[in-house]
Amino acid sequence: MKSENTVVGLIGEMLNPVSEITGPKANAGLKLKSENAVVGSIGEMLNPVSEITGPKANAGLKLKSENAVVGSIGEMLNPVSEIAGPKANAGLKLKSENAVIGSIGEMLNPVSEIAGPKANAGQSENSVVGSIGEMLNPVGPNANGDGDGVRDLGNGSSVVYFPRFLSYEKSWEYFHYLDKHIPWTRPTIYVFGKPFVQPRDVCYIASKGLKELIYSGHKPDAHSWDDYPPLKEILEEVHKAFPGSHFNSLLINRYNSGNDYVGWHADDEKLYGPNPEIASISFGCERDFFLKTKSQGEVVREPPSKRAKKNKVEKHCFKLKHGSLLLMRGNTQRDWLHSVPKRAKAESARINLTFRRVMQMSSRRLLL
Ligand SMILES: O=C(O)CCC(=O)C(=O)O
Ligand SMILES: [Fe+2]
Repeated sequence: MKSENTVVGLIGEMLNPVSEITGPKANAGLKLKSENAVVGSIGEMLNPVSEITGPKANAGLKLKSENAVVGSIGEMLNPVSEIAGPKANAGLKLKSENAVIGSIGEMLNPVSEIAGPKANAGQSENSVVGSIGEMLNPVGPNANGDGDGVRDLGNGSSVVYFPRFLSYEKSWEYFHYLDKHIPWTRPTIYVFGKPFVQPRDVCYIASKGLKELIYSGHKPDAHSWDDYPPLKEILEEVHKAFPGSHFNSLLINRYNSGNDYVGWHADDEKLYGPNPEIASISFGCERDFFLKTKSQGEVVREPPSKRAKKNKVEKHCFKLKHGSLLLMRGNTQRDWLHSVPKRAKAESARINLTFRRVMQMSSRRLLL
């Protein structure tokens, strides 16, 4: 998180001192300005989806922003037992796991350097990973018809989501291990020169020799993968799922309760290169993960015709399940912000792993 995006996220965090987001009232209409553009309304930042107050009993409730209906929670929560799209695969039935296996690559229609989850993702010998049938079962996030496992956000941005990437039991093992063994810190960062305690516990793991990560005046200590074998195991599963991926660093978050959160931000630090792919695994308490388009002034490097539509803020919601994997790819960090807002009803802890790739620079080009 950094620069104007960091500012957006961190202001959101700073302005979020209450225990739950309850509605847009108090701050509606108050605008935050960045150098070039209105970044968004504080009301909006504080209330990404103000109608939603908890994970349950939302059947049929529509997610509305001022500008768009995002989708129905009822739809999103309803598992669909058959692969329904993309069109190329219409008619393909889930006869067996093998039938599914053959088609995953096509269905996920990979973009950028990371191919979609590969054919045998989920077939780990140690059965850490859930079944392909389960992984492809489009629970929730795929209900907007973008295809199984993939939500196309447009303009080269997309999100891949597998609700059951890791098995339920193994995920609890990981949760307890990480909860106990990770050297958690709650660092003070600086926003406009003012100290601000991050509203969640964090830890940074990185391969040796990488460029240091610095965000908001904070340089986290880089811990070694070697000290946390389960993290290496999970990393391996992620690499197997996305052939061609080379994640070499990891930011871990622990949200101890619904009071802990991450505000709107993009993980677009230069050290991740122009189109960072970020793989996020969740353990423990389910939390809402929101994406919204950056406002126009924040979207750069492309002619207006290709940018997200002017003044139209689009939003998406994923309910990140225990053992799930969500991958953001393409232009997602450039064009979208994401957040995990406070939730009064989230009573237990959640641990989240975000795998990233720090690009190694040579004098002439990015080393791949
Ligand atoms: O907890 C999550 O799901 C998101 C965390 C995140 O966005 C981050 O660490 O950059
Ligand atoms: Fe992030």
